[in-house]
Amino acid sequence: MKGLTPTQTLNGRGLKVLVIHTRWNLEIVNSLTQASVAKLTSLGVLETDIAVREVPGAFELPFAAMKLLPGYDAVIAIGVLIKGDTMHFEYISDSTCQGLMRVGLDAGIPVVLGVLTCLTEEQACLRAGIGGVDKKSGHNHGEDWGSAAVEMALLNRG
Ligand SMILES: O=c1[nH]c(NC[C@H](O)[C@H](O)[C@H](O)CO)c([N+](=O)[O-])c(=O)[nH]1
Repeated sequence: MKGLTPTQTLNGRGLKVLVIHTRWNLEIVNSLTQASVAKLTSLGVLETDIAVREVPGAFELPFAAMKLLPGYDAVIAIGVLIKGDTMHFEYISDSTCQGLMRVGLDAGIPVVLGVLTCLTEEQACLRAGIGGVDKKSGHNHGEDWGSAAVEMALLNRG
């Protein structure tokens, strides 16, 4: 039931999309980013209209989105948070999600939440299409984020 397929045909040609990803948990982040970019191009967004930038960690995503989004029709902010032994995970997760929502609403530009907040590395791998311990590949959520970016950019254009 997850990642519901859009009802309308999405044509992303002419849209400019910014993808910002973190360097924390980079193997997982790279898989998510690649899937997002592949989905964007499959929906007609030209490769020359897709910009990919990186930041240290998830907490930096809102600031980077705010500074870099002018001129783009949508932003996809990608990061992977994995619960450790402290409360750090909880505070970063909530502040990053709240921050990204605020950036999008303040700017009037759709900011797609591409931040996995996982309790284990395996949960994150499965959601990035990377085989878990039993080699189930799972569904790469990056695909959903690419589709959401095109859909919301078109909605924003009216
Ligand atoms: O993107 C992440 N950043 C993380 N921390 C760094 C944080 O996002 C900032 O980059 C850092 O606090 C500097 O502002 C993580 N953990 O701490 O576990 C994590 O799992 N993922």
